[in-house]
Amino acid sequence: MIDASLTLEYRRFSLRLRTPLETAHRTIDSREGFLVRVTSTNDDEETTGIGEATPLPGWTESIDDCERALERAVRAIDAVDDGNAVHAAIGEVDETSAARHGVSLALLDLEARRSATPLYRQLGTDERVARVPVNATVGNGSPEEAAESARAAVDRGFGCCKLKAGVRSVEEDLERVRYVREAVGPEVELRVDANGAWTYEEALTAVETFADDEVDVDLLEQPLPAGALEGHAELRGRGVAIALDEGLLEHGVDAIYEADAADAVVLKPMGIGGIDLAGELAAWVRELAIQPIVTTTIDAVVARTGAVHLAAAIPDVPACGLATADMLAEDLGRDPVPFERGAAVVPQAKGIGVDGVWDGPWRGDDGS
Ligand SMILES: O=C(O)CCC(=O)c1ccccc1C(=O)O
Ligand SMILES: [Mg+2]
Repeated sequence: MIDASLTLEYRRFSLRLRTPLETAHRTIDSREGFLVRVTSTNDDEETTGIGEATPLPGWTESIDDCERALERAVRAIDAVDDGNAVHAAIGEVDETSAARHGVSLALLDLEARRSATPLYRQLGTDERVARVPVNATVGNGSPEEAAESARAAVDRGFGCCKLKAGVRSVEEDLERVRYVREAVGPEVELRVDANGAWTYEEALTAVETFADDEVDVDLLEQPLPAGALEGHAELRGRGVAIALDEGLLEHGVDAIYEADAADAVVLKPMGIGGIDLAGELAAWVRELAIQPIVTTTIDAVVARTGAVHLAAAIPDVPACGLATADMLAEDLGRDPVPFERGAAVVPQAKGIGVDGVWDGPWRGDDGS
């Protein structure tokens, strides 16, 4: 376990998106967050672990609340001089999911590095996992833009595309999906994420269209607002799987299961409070025959790679929303995760497998 001399530090960063991601709630055009580092000294041997806290209001606390929580965790670790330091630090970030994500990931990375194990194995998988299936993410552009972007993704090897929806009218969204199906052909799996934008009537029309063989959408994510459980339950069983994202954070697994409201749930480690907690949720929903899908919140390289490890630790994981690196115009360091034929290649180095990010330089790809 972790020893007495543990220190925690954090550093703020800000990264621009290449193109803003419009969602029905808001437009994401940059990502501000904190890199988190834990250092443990044991018989003069120093080991570090790295984590990332990148809040996204709507899914997590605000950036200010995140920073305050991290500051409390730093002070708690300094004040405790025995084996309870980890417990004390986690206690300070328990109510702030992004801060907890950052601290817990740094601690997990530290432990995995010390046992010379890739992080996903530290999460409880015995087997070597080489790759995890992923979806491409297609933004809320026009029908032509959506078709173009989906086609480009398929040309790069993606076998599953998730289209964002809910910014335009439902009629236009259905048109976009038809365009995309035509552009990618019948083999590609399509998903649609409306981010809670639709009324029940609109969602029902969408489901009926998506169930049509010509359109063939596999999965519809959060068609109705987060509060609606009964409505989502009513939309199930009509030929399109229903996934809850915002609804999971609002209601939790038990209420979703009792209401029979989802075929799948979206696990965003940043919103859940860490890949450890997200992994527990994944195991639990699998017991209930609900599929866990892991996605990022458009995070920087540390959190994104942590999410890849989480997905690798889930048996038979369906395609996950992990291919979001290209949405950023700049990043904190070298990305250790290549994508090949619609899958993320899982890092096999010890820990998360992200090196050299703490000291920067944190540069944009345009040299800024
Ligand atoms: O799942 C994906 O393909 C990418 C992640 C994504 O869509 C997303 C990213 C940031 C905030 C919210 C969401 C979402 O799933 O609603
Ligand atoms: Mg979603």
